[in-house]
Amino acid sequence: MSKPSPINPLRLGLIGFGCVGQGLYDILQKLPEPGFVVQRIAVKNPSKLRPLPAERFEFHADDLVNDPELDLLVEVIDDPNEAFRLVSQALQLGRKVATANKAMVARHLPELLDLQREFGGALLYEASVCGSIPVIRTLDSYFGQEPLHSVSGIFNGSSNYVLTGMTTAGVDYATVLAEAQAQGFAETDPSLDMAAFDPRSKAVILAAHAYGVLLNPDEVLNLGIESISSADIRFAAERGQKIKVVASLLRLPAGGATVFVTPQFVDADSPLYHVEREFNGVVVDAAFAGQHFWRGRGAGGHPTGSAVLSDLVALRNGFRYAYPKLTETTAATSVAPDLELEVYVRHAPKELRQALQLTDIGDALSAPGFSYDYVVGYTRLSTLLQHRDALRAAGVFVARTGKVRSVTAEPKPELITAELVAE
Ligand SMILES: NC(=O)c1ccc[n+]([C@@H]2O[C@H](COP(=O)([O-])OP(=O)(O)OC[C@H]3O[C@@H](n4cnc5c(N)ncnc54)[C@H](O)[C@@H]3O)[C@@H](O)[C@H]2O)c1
Ligand SMILES: N[C@@H](CCO)C(=O)O
Repeated sequence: MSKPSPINPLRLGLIGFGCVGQGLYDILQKLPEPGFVVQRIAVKNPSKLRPLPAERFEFHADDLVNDPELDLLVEVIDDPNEAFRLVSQALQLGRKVATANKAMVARHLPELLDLQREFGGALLYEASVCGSIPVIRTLDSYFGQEPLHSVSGIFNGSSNYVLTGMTTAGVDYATVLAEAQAQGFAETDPSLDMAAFDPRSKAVILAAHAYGVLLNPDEVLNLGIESISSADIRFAAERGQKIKVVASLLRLPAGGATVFVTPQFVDADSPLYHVEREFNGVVVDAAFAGQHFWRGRGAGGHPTGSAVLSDLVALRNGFRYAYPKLTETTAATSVAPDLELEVYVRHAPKELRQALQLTDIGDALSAPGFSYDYVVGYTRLSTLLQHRDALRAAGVFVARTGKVRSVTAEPKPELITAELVAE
């Protein structure tokens, strides 16, 4: 790779020219000496109106992957399967690639690691998690040796935007979701955001860097806000709380780590309480450094383009992730052991409520003919995972209170950890 200078910048192949691709392109035009030039741009739809002359675009991404004149590739398309095909092909050619595609990275990380080891290429994906918050490189490099008690936060801008609109302005769900889509925050299929598949992918990626575990996303609990109602938001407000979609990565006292993503009641003294709109927030509780909190824009063309740019600079400098906590033992870990979570469950049909086997019921409202009914109690993480699809299909809203404890037969098991956000 030639040394960059204003007259000899590195040549980029840009695959995808949607929200993120255009955001990156615009940033590069605005920088006085970007050190990069967008040499070729591959798009999919020939008839789409675009803000650059038609001759700037071509339609076969493979041509960019195979072009040895390009120094770096940027993959920012919205199709994870095609993204994996293109990125793995590029890595087989030993190319250096930056991607924003968290669904692709989360599902294929083991193969992507193998391809880099075998062919010497490099893949960076800072833009795939929490937009412009530099969380991956910080966990991988700065906290590479330090044990982390927990990493938790708001990892999805669209659902947080919807919650802010419903909570602070009383806007209805559909209207505020349409706003998030219009601003380019949401995925092409917005149910990936609203049902928390997107933050689940991000949590799986962070688990590799924070704990050295390679998780199958399907084994990680994700519950979203598709069924949230103003009654749930009022329930939280009456207790001085807000509902946020919180991803939790926890190191367990018995060893190993576990990950889950669900709505959660968040107290006013939590840093996450104040994270609004498309902003994301990450709370890290490190063994020696203590608590860190980062807040920044989690979605949008410029914030995400900024994260891609930082990857391009890192690739130019020869940086690659070290995965310092990943060993043969940790890589084989799956989500376990089980935990008990205290949850608020609204509007569950009788069979599902029974299936959750709630214990230590703390609060409940149920009256014949009354449309609002809820119950608060403990259930197992594994039970929620088992019934996740049924809960979603039945329109049941589930939120964690933040209390988590080990599974035990005792009626009052020892509280092993109250998550930071619930303190
Ligand atoms: N929008 C955000 O705020 C944001 C933030 C972080 C990460 N991401 C991720 O970045 C990626 C792109 O997101 P986006 O918001 O820019 O999506 P987008 O829908 O705005 O743009 C994606 C573009 O890729 C094009 N495309 C699809 N297949 C293609 C192919 N084979 N070759 C060339 N072009 C192809 C589509 O036609 C579309 O124009 C996704 O993986 C997304 O999850 C988005
Ligand atoms: N759809 C994602 C984009 C950023 O990853 C979000 O709303 O957070």
